[in-house]
Amino acid sequence: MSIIISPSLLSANFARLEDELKAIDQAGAPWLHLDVMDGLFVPNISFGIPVIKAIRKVSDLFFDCHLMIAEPSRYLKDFADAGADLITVHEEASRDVRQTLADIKALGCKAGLSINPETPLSAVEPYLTEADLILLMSVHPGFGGQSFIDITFKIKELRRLMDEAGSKAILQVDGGITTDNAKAVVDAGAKCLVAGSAIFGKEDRKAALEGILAATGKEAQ
Ligand SMILES: O=C(CO)[C@H](O)[C@H](O)COP(=O)(O)O
Ligand SMILES: [Co+2]
Repeated sequence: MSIIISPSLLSANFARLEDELKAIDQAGAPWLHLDVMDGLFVPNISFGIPVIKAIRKVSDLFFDCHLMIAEPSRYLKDFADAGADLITVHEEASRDVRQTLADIKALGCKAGLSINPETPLSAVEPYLTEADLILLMSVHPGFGGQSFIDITFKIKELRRLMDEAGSKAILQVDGGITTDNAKAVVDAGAKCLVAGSAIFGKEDRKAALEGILAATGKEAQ
């Protein structure tokens, strides 16, 4: 199975976004993870629609938008218009998950569903064949650079549930991914790894990305 690494822009140098995007492109990453925080669902504010719209003009990367915002259904069209390719919402933040996933798809985007480390898999189980991606958080959402919470068992269990349901969704894991834990996460069943500080926190972004991929022992998609 090939692996997707989705570098999180949260740890990039915001004063040099275009250069950062080029570095990621040249490093061979096909995706860019965009962490949107509203200061309500999570205790931090990052960036939003105008920034995504601006960087869309200078990048062809697949925009993987992770919305950590309360009731994301209010802004789906704005994110789609700004250039999102994938919109992932949190189950904990959405009143009507099924409708929200359908609305994202109707806008022409891939639809993702995420849960926090303490949220049980039963929260995503009803949507395994409707979502294009299931995101398991391996840190408490809100900040980059946190330590990985060992959710290996949860990843394995989700992989089993997805296979059982015939789900074709991408299993993504986000938070605290490093060369030390990437293999365990992939071996447990993850297909897509988000990495922020482990890539943008390093001088050589390409070497950092290749290091994470090499640690998994898999090919890049
Ligand atoms: O969703 C997130 C935080 O809420 C980020 O995507 C995540 O933390 C990535 O950063 P790092 O790899 O530094 O943990
Ligand atoms: Co994220």
